[in-house]
Amino acid sequence: MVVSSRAIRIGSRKSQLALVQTYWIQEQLQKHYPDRQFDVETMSTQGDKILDVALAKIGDKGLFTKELETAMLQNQVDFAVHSLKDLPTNLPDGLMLGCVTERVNPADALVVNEKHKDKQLDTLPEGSVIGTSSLRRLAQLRHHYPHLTFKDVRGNVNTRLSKLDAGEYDAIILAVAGLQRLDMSDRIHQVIPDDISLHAVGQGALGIECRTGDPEILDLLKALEHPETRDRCYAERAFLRELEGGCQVPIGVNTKIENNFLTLTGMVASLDGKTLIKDTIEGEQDQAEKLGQELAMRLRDAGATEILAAIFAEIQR
Ligand SMILES: NCc1[nH]cc(CCC(=O)O)c1CC(=O)O
Repeated sequence: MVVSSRAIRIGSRKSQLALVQTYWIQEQLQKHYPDRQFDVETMSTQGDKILDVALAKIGDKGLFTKELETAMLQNQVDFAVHSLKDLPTNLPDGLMLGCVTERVNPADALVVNEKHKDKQLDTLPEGSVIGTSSLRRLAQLRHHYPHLTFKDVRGNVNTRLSKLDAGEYDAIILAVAGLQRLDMSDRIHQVIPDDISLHAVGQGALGIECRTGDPEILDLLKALEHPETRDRCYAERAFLRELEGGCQVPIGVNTKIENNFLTLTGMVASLDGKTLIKDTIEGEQDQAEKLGQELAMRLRDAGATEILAAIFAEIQR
């Protein structure tokens, strides 16, 4: 008698974007391991349920990951697929980042209301209302475009686009990656250049979280790992880990790898966009995390500690 191996259970949020990403991972794994069975189990997370409070004020880490993590620790699912940028840099005991997949374009995009279809960020009129719930996007855009107005926008990508089309905003900022994965690239009006706005840590990559004590799963997942993306994201995550202090903060990055050399640019900004500290570090690719930590310390010495303390005090009020 043949003893069949166990089916692998993949955990996912229920949003359309999360499902597209999870089914893509399922398909890739199925191609690598045609004899194994991969099932998808969906669940709602806190982040999907609390829609009326600004993200920055909720403050809790792992808003989009906690329910999935509990399911993994209780052995109800074997791993969870996340947008890497939504995965906290410190994971609960017993869980780890088991795989980072190849990154798509990590930049942000400007999406405009129909009435501004002939405009770019540079030409939007004074007082235009820009929707974003990310402090990183807010601070950097305020820094470069102080004449624009910013307003929080929550909900999944589809909800945000509906609010834009209904005229609640003149434009909104969304990740290029999310729009591409949802097959809505036609909504990308302008890809925001990185000298205007650095992207979020891990943006554009998928991160797979799994149990530390499960070598069988870890081994399966390694088939989907993209080493260059992994090292870039390890550097970015080490940078963020060294800087964050229990709340969402305006931190942006950019990375590249050439000839085994990794270049990491990082920035921390005040909420009003008036102070913006930015620096770049370069070193061996296999020292990714060390480079991230070192750049974070440089920015702290250059004033990032004060900026972060002020933001923390502001958000606590
Ligand atoms: N904050 C929500 C979120 N998490 C991941 C993405 C898509 C981009 C990605 O996969 O990095 C988005 C939407 C957005 O920022 O526009």
